[in-house]
Amino acid sequence: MNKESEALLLQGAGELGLDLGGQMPQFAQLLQLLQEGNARTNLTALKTESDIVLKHFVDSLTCLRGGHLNDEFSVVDLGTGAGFPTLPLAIVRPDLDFTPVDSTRKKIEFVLATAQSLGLNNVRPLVGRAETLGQEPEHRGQYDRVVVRAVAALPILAELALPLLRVGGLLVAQKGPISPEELNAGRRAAGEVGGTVQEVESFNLPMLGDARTLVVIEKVKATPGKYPRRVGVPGSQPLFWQAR
Ligand SMILES: C[S@@+](CC[C@H](N)C(=O)[O-])C[C@H]1O[C@@H](n2cnc3c(N)ncnc32)[C@H](O)[C@@H]1O
Repeated sequence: MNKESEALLLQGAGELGLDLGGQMPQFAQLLQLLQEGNARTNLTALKTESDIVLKHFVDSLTCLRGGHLNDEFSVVDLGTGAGFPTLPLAIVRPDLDFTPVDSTRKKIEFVLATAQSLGLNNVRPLVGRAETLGQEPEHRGQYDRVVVRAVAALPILAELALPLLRVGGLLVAQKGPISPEELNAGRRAAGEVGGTVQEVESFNLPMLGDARTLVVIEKVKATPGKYPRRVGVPGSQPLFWQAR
């Protein structure tokens, strides 16, 4: 990692109240592995060091805002892609136990290999669809937290994530700006699958200033057995929302 990117990462994390001093070698290695992985197969659209540092690393760390992950929680990262937000979070929070999930095997193989190279033994990647896992006793109702970044509209996320949570668990959805219509549909969808919107926090990404929203949904009762619906349906016929 060049000096400029290192400074960006330290400053961005610092604005989130995190001191990454001791973890910089792991972030440097993550950057290198991501760039090497990108050269072999298209893992992420972000290519420059500063983009990766700010839009993947610092952006992922913003999931820690609000303290919703402040305990030894089991955390599913739904639609982790190349490992975001899991990998940056797992570096700074070895006490959290991560299950990054993605339907694309190639991406999960990258996340697994990268977690092993970084010595992260708190990351257990899983190939699968949220719709399927959410109906399996091994995963349904088993997790304390679901984090999600850049996967789908809020009503779809509610249907995919809430079944995986135990009652009392939280979905922490990191999104860009959210329209009142999406939020309203998300509230209704959350209610349908056993949840309630607990918090909506708007903020700006450190350094870049891009608008972000952290939506926190608490699971307050068991999800009805018909949810999640079969593979593809939550996305094609979202609850209280028009697919687009
Ligand atoms: C736009 S990418 C975001 C990746 C990552 N969270 C990030 O922020 O960089 C969305 C990912 O979600 C995965 N995905 C979408 N729907 C899914 C589902 N129902 N179950 C599991 N993975 C899903 C896709 O395969 C894709 O890798």
